[in-house]
Amino acid sequence: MSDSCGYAEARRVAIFGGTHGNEMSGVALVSVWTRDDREIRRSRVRTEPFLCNPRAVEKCARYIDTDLNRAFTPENLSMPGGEELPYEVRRAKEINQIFGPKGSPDAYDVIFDLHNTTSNMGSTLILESATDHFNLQMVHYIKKAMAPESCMVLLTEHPQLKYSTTRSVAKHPVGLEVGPQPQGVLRSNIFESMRRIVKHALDFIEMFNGGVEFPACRVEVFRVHERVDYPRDTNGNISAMVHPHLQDCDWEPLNPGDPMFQTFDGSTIAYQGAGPVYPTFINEAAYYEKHQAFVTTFRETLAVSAIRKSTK
Ligand SMILES: CC(=O)N[C@@H](CC(=O)O)C(=O)O
Ligand SMILES: [Zn+2]
Repeated sequence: MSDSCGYAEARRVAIFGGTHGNEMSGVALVSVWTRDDREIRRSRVRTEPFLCNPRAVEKCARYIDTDLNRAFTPENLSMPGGEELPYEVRRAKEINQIFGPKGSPDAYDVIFDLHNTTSNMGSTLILESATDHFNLQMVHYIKKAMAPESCMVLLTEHPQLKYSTTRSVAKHPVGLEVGPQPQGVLRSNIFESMRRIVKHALDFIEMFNGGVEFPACRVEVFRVHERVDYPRDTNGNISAMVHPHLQDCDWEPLNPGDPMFQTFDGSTIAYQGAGPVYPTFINEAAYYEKHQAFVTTFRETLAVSAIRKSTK
């Protein structure tokens, strides 16, 4: 059999929590694993828990000066350092030094970045590339291991909408987004789902490093299509809310003519696209400042190559 892709062993892995200081599952898990790492230890992998934005965690805020999960741009990372830089830009440069440099052979193999959402997305894995077959095989493994609980895959690869994440310093970046959970709140069910995903992910890497070959497969993903803002008045203030028929319906098809927003005087604004889309991040609290009510996606099935450990 040919057609299988070789990937280097993934020996250096990091688990990031507190990239956003008010998303509590990742903050709590990193703190648990920093005190006792037996649960995340595997014989063929070195896994480091890491708190990304300790000042934001202390304030229980998303960020201090600017969103850390947008800060890993080439411009920021190559900027000469200095006290006058926004806190998160300084922090991005530090994280890039420890776990990167981004895009270099020295970068960590895999970074899991733990996030929570106020949206009803359930467990979601976020990938940034449709051609990283190592990551696609890993999410296929995790989805099977999590069943019957669902685990969706959001693909953020997009010419305009992709953003420069904290995890992007790794060769294989993986976002975990679990909700619904309010900001600043811990919910045990959300915490446990996140913990299970990390466990399965580390088991996959351990097996891969041990020489297990993973056969070709197919994986369902939701590819980011568009950001949709709230309707606004002439002063730029929000003039409508997510419609009750759309609220909490992440990953369900939104068809042309379906209700999308409800104005303060009770009228309905319908979706007017050409065909069905799959909205997600519906009414995410952190996205009001980003002028985003939800993101639309298209559902696709990706063909994933067989993978095996490359022998160099
Ligand atoms: C709610 C939230 O923070 N979501 C993350 C998604 C991601 O990590 O790609 C963000 O916007 O940075
Ligand atoms: Zn987040």
